[in-house]
Amino acid sequence: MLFSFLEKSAQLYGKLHGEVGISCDHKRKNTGGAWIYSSCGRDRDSVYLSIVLGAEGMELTDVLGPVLRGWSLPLLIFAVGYLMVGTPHSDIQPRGCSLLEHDHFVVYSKRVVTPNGVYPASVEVKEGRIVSVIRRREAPRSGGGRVHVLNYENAVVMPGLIDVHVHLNEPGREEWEGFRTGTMAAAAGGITTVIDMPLNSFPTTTTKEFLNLKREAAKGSISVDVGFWGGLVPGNVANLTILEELLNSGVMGLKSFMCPSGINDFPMTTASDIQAALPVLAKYGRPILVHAEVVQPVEDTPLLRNGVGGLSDDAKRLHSTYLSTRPPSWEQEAVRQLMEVAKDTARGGPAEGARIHVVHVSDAGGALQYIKEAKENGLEVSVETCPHYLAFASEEIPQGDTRYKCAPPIRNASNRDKLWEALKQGSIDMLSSDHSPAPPELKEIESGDFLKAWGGISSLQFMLPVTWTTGRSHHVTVEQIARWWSSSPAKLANLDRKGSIQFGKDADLVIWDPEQSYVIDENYTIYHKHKVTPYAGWTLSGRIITTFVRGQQVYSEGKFPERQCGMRLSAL
Ligand SMILES: NC(=O)NC(NC(N)=O)C(=O)[O-]
Ligand SMILES: [Zn+2]
Ligand SMILES: [Zn+2]
Repeated sequence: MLFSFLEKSAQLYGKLHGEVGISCDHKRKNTGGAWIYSSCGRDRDSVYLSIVLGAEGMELTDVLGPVLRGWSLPLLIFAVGYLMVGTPHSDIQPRGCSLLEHDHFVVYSKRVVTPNGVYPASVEVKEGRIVSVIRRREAPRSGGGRVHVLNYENAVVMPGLIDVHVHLNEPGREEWEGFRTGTMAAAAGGITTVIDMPLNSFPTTTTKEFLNLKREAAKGSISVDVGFWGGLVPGNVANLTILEELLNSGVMGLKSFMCPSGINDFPMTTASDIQAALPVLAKYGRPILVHAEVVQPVEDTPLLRNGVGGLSDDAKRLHSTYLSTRPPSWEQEAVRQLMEVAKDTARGGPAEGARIHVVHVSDAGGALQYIKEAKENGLEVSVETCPHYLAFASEEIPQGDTRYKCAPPIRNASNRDKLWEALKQGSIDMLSSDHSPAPPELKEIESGDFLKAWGGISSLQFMLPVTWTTGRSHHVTVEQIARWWSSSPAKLANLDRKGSIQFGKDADLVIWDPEQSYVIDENYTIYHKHKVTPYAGWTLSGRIITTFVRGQQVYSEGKFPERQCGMRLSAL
């Protein structure tokens, strides 16, 4: 108990003083009724709660007397606070939830990615939280009553990825994906939090009751933490009470489509529907995510002239035929309308406190330009793109290969390069998977018909290695990856406890080896429900070694714990 409060006090002191964290190494020696406690401290620059001597039955003030270097007052305050609210803990994880039995341990590596840079450090984890991050050239020693140390040497230790755009499709379309398989794939890919989209489950998450069905379906079957976006549809825009109930039930924000979604019970909304919902979102401080495409006249093409019936089978098997049905002008017009509406989010505007987030941007031209200008004008807007827009080019998509079909479509190589530039310059804020799988029959794998196939790419498990593999030729760093995949998404979803390796945050970590490569072939285990993915056959760099969610080791070298103990997150 005394150990714990001294330690907590030291850590809180560190936090207040902007330290990366303070570690405490327990050394308790019982010498016939007397005891010795040492030492909380930081490497190198000397802040140490050095040695406290005591005897059984000693008063608190006697104990704090010998504390060195001006720590006494803050320590006393925090110690008293701790004694009032703190609880003793054991060093054992809840059974079956983790591959590691300890719940107090240190992760060490030469490459820890923190908000202050990448450096050799030990990250101390206790009861699911990061309690210290200490720069040190060598790993601390383990054993002999000391805290358990996991030394990952040269591997990269990074905050777990937060994927804000995942269609898990349960309940109702479990045959497409599911909480169990989807979150196993996430854990195996170093993703520690996913936010589930309100479609393509059945029912879609558009009311409080439907959210409860989702939460029930996820119970006990998620390997990582899962939050939920609610759906904004004309039905709940027309009845703001339903919308408020949904927000009051803990959805992280809302999602809507400005074009048909492909799912009947998720009808599209207009820019004015979105505008009507913004003040409600502002009240709750939550974002609206928008699939920004509006149906626009397309150029004169054989498809337009003759209809689908007039096309040859070969033409239907061309990605270029599909591409011509969804030109960049669809994205541009939608974003233009949205950025008009986003003016309400300005300071003093009717929706100050809300945020408009454009999902999966594909057009690197006009659509991004509108978003850039809106940001320059101080509006609360952000945008994501997905690795498939950065990895593939439309002209390279093989005939009949509908695994690449998604909306908006993958565009040409020059557009892809511009997306990379925008991401690196910061005009694109973050990445997401838009994992939207469907059974092979719906993907029309046999016929290869791009016009009939389901639009959606299956890729959740590969997000980190794909970003790294494709990013290398663009000189991407692990710090950029941590920003695009962890800290920016955490901000979007208001996940204050997640998204970085820092004192007090959830111990959500991915440990991976950027130098190792492997092939996605039949020997490689894919945990998605369906193995159909455009990354099949790729050689990927970056092997995920292990993943921790709130200090629980949920994946290690192909193994998972007996139980799936991910938490269902709530915005409340
Ligand atoms: N209903 C969907 O899952 N649609 C998804 N489909 C894609 N991206 O092709 C999406 O996010 O728009
Ligand atoms: Zn979409
Ligand atoms: Zn989607």
